[in-house]
Amino acid sequence: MPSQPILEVRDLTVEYETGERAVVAVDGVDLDVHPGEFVGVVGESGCGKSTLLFAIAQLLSPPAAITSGSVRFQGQNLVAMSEKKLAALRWRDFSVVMQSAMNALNPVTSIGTQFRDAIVAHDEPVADDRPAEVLRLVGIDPIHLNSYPHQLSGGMRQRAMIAMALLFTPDLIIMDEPTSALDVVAQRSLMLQIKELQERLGFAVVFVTHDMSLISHFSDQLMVMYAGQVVELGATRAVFDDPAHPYSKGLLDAFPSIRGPKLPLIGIPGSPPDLANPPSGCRFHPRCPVAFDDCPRVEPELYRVGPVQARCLLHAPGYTPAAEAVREATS
Ligand SMILES: Nc1ncnc2c1ncn2[C@@H]1O[C@H](COP(=O)(O)OP(=O)(O)OP(=O)(O)O)[C@@H](O)[C@H]1O
Repeated sequence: MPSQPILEVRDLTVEYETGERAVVAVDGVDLDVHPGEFVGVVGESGCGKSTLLFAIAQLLSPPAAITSGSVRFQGQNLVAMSEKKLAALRWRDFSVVMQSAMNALNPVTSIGTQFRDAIVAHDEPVADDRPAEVLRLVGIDPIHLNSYPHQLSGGMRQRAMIAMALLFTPDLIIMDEPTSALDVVAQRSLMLQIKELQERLGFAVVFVTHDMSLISHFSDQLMVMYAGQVVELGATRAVFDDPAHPYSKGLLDAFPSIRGPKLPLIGIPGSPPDLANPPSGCRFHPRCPVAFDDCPRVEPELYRVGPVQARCLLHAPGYTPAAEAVREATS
């Protein structure tokens, strides 16, 4: 994309201080998000996806803290910013939609009051009918401005949260599994709606999910995380067509393809490591079906592999014989 990124994450590291050993939940993450781009972040539970989103939005609370790196949003480093300045940017320029709207919405206040409170808190000139307008945008009758969260279905509550995130027409919306509490049909319809709004209003999205099949249809760029690190990053189509990292391949093989032939699903044996004590070398090596001698010893970097980047020694300069041996053994 030729435009300047609106979000530039550089070498971002987040640690949970847990007594004996710090848990490095996000380890040196780099990411660029361009205006209007949809970036999917995937990986198994505990890989650091939510921690990364909270760190980008500067919403971490102890024991978690950013220990290095920067998050530049529209050119300003959010990591160094005062809470007052951040509060002014949040909702207006970027907004956040978290997993459960039931926890994010105030249960004892009507939806309309919550929208008005957000407007008052930002001291922004917003048209009186903006709350009704954003509810309509997400397919909710504005009559529900008078409703309390418990009077809405799960899907409507998530939509109401998205409407609230759109109040000031932000340039970026950060979403942490906004559809995960919904049934499959509601999930799909909400995703279609998010995508349609994104294309119409032009905001960028960073979207965390476990669901590879959901993300395959909606994201432009895909970031695969494992054990706190980015293991693959590139255009979603390129990653789906030819995953460069064995973990990405494992994730793809673990989900049914919606359009492709019906093949038996293969999971990834084992589970992600304890981040207080990650494996040496490549963190995926204990579970990797194509690990070779150097994998437990050498920490891979992100290497360019055609249109994507992957953190796997098979793509490191100087490892051609090992890569060929693996290809022969697995072909
Ligand atoms: N309060 C905490 N104290 C200590 N460590 C924590 C805490 N919360 C999270 N962690 C660590 O951070 C890691 C990443 O957690 P995070 O919730 O970001 O993962 P995730 O990929 O978003 O998982 P999920 O998909 O289940 O939400 C966890 O594996 C855990 O080791």
